[in-house]
Amino acid sequence: MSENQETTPAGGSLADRVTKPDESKPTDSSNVSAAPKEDGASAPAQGSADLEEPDYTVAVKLSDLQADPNNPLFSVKSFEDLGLDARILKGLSTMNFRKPSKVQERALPLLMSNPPKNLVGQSQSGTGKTAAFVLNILSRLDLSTEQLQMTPQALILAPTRELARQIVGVIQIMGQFLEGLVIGTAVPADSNARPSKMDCSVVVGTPGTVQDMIKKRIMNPTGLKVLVLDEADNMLDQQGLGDQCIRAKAMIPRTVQIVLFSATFPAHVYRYANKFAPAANEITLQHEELTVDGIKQLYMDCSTDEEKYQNLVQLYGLLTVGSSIIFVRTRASAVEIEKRMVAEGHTVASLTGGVEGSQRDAVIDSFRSGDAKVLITTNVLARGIDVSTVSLVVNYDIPEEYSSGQRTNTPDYQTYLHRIGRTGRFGRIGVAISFVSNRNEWEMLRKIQEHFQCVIDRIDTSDWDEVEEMIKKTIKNTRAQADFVQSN
Ligand SMILES: Nc1ncnc2c1ncn2[C@@H]1O[C@H](COP(=O)(O)OP(=O)(O)OP(=O)(O)O)[C@@H](O)[C@H]1O
Repeated sequence: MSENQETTPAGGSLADRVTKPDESKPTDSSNVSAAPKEDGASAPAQGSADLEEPDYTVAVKLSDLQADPNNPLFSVKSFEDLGLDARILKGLSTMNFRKPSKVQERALPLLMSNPPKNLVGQSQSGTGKTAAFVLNILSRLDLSTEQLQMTPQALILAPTRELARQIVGVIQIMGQFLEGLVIGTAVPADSNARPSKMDCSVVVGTPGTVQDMIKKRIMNPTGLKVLVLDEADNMLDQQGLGDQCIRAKAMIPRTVQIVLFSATFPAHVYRYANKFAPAANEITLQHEELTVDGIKQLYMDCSTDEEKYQNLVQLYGLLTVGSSIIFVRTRASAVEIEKRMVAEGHTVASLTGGVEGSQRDAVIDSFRSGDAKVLITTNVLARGIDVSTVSLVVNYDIPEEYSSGQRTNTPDYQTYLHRIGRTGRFGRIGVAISFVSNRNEWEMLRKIQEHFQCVIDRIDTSDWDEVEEMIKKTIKNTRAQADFVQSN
């Protein structure tokens, strides 16, 4: 089983209800580990103005980016032009979403037209795909009676519990002025917890749990109108997850609108995606458009595994300038690095698929809130996670393809892109550093550069003060963004 598959038994759930327009918090928070705070899984978010720089600089910068036709954040239209309900527009305005991004501007008319058509949508990491599918769902919900409010009309499937919970957070905020909106989270429960019934209008969950809930009649699928697969290439490509998605789809009405979104659609999955979502409208990216300009990609030579660790410790001061995610290959090494760093007096946390759900929830929540600033993890968090303060991503191990459980020395290009995409979100600047400690890793890094036609610069570690200054400058220098965007 790969790291980003479900590892705990299916069955947990929680439903949050948006009852009154002025209630921004869920009324049933029994299973919600923290009140919404910031970023995706959370509340009255600052949208993209929640950057570290002063507000006015950010607003100018974002509007500059949104006015550049070559930028993925560009749009000519406003949210009002897209024909959204006034209550939804009000939700967007509390999130400080001023203009749609390119994918939102293009996808929403296709998604919202009637009769509903399927969509396969691709756009770079951090460009607002979540809002695109959530706005379509909110626009299609009929909340006119109590019964409609309590029967699922839309189902969103995501590969991990963290991403599912994050999407719930986005719907809560975006839909906060829709009276009667109830959102259910269908993620694996802790072993001693009992699942509650999915009496809600939107269900967000992981495929295995949702399938299980339908089978056990905890969730009624007969009223579903929209099915979304977020990180669709990953969902359809993976053994296990793919089968679960197919089975879940077989259990719901054939008439549903099927919506697939991801930043990546490798050719073989793309062909399959078209079968899963027949006759779909398509929004795709050219190969050379995949990388995000605001993410500065670097690498560090390390002569041994031990030197990787020492370099990470050296970087610690920088890791805590903003928040950072360190990606490692296995659960065991995540835990080991965490233990070692903590023993040496550093404050770090780890999150892997190997621990129970509630513990995972507590870790990701403290990372979102900024209580934990350095998170060591596996591919389980490579996709979708949106924490705007992440300014540094470290590939402690280069992501690698597996075949029959064996390493192949072939880079996992998609995962590389998704991992580095945890930073540099919606116009922000970020830095991604890959550690290279042997010939295989060096070769994989070379292939990654070739594949994405990008330059990954070497960091000279002979002078750590200089390393620090250079990285800090990249992260903090507000001019860097404009320069970098222009030079690319
Ligand atoms: N129109 C907008 N204006 C301002 N901020 C926005 C807008 N749309 C989305 N955002 C913000 O941009 C960030 C990234 O959005 P989102 O998580 O949906 O990206 P994504 O395209 O799904 O990325 P990934 O491929 O990594 O999953 C979020 O913090 C979101 O709140």
